[in-house]
Amino acid sequence: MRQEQRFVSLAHERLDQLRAEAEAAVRATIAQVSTDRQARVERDIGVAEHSASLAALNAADAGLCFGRIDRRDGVTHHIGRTGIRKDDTERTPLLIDWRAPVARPFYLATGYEPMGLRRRRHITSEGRTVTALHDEIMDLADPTRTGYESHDADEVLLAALGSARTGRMGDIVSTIQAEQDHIIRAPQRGLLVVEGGPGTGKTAVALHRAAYLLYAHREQLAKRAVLIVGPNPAFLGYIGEVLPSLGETGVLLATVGELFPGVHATGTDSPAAAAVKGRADMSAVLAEAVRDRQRVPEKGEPIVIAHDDGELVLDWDMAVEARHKARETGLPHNLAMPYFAFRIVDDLTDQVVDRIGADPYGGPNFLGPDDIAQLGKAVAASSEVHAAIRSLWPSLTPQEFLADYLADPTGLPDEDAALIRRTRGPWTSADVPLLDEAAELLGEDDSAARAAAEAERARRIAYAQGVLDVSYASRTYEFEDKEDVDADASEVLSAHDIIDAERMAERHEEADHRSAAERAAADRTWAFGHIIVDEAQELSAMAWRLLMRRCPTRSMTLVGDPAQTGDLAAPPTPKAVGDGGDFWQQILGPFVEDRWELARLGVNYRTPAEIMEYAAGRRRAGDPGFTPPRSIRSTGVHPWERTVALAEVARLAQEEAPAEGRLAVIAPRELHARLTGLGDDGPLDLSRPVVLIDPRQAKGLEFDTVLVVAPELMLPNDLYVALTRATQRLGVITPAAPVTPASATPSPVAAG
Ligand SMILES: Nc1ncnc2c1ncn2[C@@H]1O[C@H](COP(=O)(O)OP(=O)(O)OP(=O)(O)O)[C@@H](O)[C@H]1O
Repeated sequence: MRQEQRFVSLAHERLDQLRAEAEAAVRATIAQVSTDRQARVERDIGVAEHSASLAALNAADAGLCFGRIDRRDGVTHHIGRTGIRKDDTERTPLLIDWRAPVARPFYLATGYEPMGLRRRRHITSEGRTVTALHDEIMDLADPTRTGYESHDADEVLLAALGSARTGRMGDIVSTIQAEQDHIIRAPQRGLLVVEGGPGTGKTAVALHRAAYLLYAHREQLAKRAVLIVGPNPAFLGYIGEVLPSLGETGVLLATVGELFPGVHATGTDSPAAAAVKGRADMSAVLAEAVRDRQRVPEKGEPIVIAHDDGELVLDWDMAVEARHKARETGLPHNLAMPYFAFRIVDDLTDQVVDRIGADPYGGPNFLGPDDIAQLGKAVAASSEVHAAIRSLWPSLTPQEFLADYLADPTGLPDEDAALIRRTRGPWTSADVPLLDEAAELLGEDDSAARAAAEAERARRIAYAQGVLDVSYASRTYEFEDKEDVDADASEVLSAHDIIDAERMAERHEEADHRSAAERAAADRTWAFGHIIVDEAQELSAMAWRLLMRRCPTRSMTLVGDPAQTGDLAAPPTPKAVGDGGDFWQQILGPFVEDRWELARLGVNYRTPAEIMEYAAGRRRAGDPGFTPPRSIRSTGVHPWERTVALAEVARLAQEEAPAEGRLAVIAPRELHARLTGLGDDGPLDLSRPVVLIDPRQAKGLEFDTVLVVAPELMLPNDLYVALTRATQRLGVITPAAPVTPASATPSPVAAG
C-alpha cells in the first residue's frame, strides 16, 4: 500500500506540474497582444488548444491511477485515465493511458490467456489516498504473494455495480470487461452494430469507444468531430459527464431533433403522427410534393405579362418544355430553377423578336444577333417576367416548404394525412428529418453565399500574396550586406519557397478557431468522422436517412436492443430478440446492403438476477421463447407487487427511497396528473432523489429503486424497459381502483 501510495502521490505531483504549465501557457497566450489578424487567429487557436489540454488534465484528477500490470519480463506499468510522462530528458512514461495498446492486457488477460502478465492489480483511491488494492495472479507458477490477492476476481466490478446512483452516468475505465473491450477498440472503419439486452453496458461501451477513437485517430477525428446521438435531452444530460471525465470534449451530443441548425424542435407529435412522419415512403412523398410546386399554367389560360415591347404570353406548352429541361438536369429544385427561367426567357424573347423583326413579306427576320441579345436582356431584367417565373417555380426554404406541406399533406392516405395535418405550431423532433429531406430536395440557393465566399477567398489570396512579398523582400534584405551572396541561391528556406499564395490562403481558411464539434453543430451538411447512435432501435427510417447523410464514410457504431423498441416510428419489433440480425438488416440494408457487422453483449451489469427473472417472466406471457441477458449479480432481494391507491404512491415512494441514491416512479404518462406529490413539473431533473417519469423517458436510465405503476397499461416493450431500470430494488404497483386508458387523464403526448 505504501509503495502504491508513493507512486500515486508522485503521479499527482507530476499532474499538478503539468496543469500549472498548461495554465501558464493559457495565460501567456491570452496575454499576447497583436493587431495583426494572423497573429490574433493563432493566439485564439493557441488558447483553445492549451485550454483543451488543461481540461483533460483537470478531468484526470479523480481516480488518476487505477491499475497496474506486472509483466513476466519484469516490466511494470501503471494504468491511468490519461498518459503522463516524467520530466526527464527521455520523457519516460510514468502513467499509461488506458487506451494505449500497452494497457490492453489490463482488460483482457485471464488465467488461461495471461498475455505475458504475472499479476494484475486494481488500485482504489479516495481523492489522492490509496484505499484498497486487489491483485489477481495470472502466472500460477509464480509463488510471490502480496496479501492483496482477491478471492473474487470480480470484487472491484461488483463494488462499482452495487454503488448508489447519482443521477449521472459514470465512466467504467477501471473495470471494462473483455467482451466490452473488443467493441471499444474495434476498427474505426465500417458500420458496427452492438446489440444487447438491458444493462449490458451498451451506452457505457459506446461512450468509451468514442474516447478510444478520439485517442487512436486524434488527428482525423479532431478535424471531422464525433457525433453521439441519443433518444432525448434528459438521456443526453444523464450521459453528458462521461466523456469530459475521460478528458474528451471534442464530441457533439445531440438528439435527431437537434440536427437541423436553426430549428428548435419544441413541439410534440402523437406517436401515431410521428410514425407517419418517420416512414421511409415519406422521402418519395416529399419528392413528389416538391414536383407539385413546379407548376405550369392551365391549358388555354396562359400568363400574360406586360412588357415594354408589348404583351408576352407564357403558355402551357412553353412551361411544360421548360420544366422538362429543368428537371432533366437532375438538380434540386432551387438549383434547377435557373434552367427553367433561362428557357422561359429565351421563349419570351423569341416572341418579342418575332413581333419586332418579322418581315411582313415572309422573308428572314430583320434583327441581327446583337439586337436579339439586347431584347433578351430586357426580358431577363423585367420584374414582371421574374414574378411570372417565380409563380410557377418558387424558390423555397425547407421551412417554408414543409410548413406548407403539413398544412395540406398530399400523397398519403386520408387517415395518415389527417394525423400529420398542422397549420401552425412549433417544429417537432419528427419534423427534423423531414426538414433535412426537404433541404436535400430543394438544394440551397447558395449563389449569394458562394459569391461572398469567392470574394473572401480572393481577398485572402491577395493578402497571402502580400505576406509572401514581404517575406521575399525581407529575405533579400537579410543577405544584402553579405558579400558574394546570391540571394536566390541561398539554402535558407523561407515562406515563399515552400508555399504559394493559394495554399497560404487555405491555411487562413483553416484558422477558424471554433472546435470541429462547434462548427459541425452549425452546419447541416457537415460530414462527421464517426457517428455513434445510442438506443438505435428507436430511430425512424427518415431519421436514418438524415444520419447517413451526415456520415458519407459510414464509419458508425450503433448500439441498441430491438426488444426495447417503443416508438411506433421505428420498424416493427421482431418477435424474438434472437432475430436481431433481420431487424438491423431492415434498417441498414437500404444504405449499406449487408456491409455491417454485429457484435452482441450478453451480460447484464445493471439489473440483479431477481429483478431480471421477474421482468423476463412477465415478458414471456406474450413471448414464451424470450431469453434475457444473464445478470452478473444477485442481491437476494425479490421484486414485490402491491395494489395501492394512486394517491398513496407518493407516500410509498418516500418510504422506499434509498438513504443514498435515487428512486424513480415509472408510470404511463396519462396517470401522471393523478400521481400527486411526486413533483412532475418543470424539466426532468435526474439528480433529484425521487423522480416521476414515463416508460419512454426511462429508456437508457437507471435508478437504485424503481416503482412501476399500472403495468397493465404499458405496451410489452415499454413494460420491459420500465422493469429493467433498477440496480437494487423493484416494486410493481397495481392501482386500487381500476384505471383504463379511457378513465385516465388524456396524455398531452397522445393528444398531440
Ligand atoms: N465494465 C463495467 N464496469 C462497471 N460498470 C459497468 C460495466 N459495464 C456496464 N456497467 C454499468 O452497468 C450499467 C448499465 O450500463 P448501460 O447503461 O451502458 O447499459 P445499456 O446496455 O445501455 O442498457 P439499456 O439497454 O437498458 O439502456 C451502468 O451503470 C454501467 O455503468
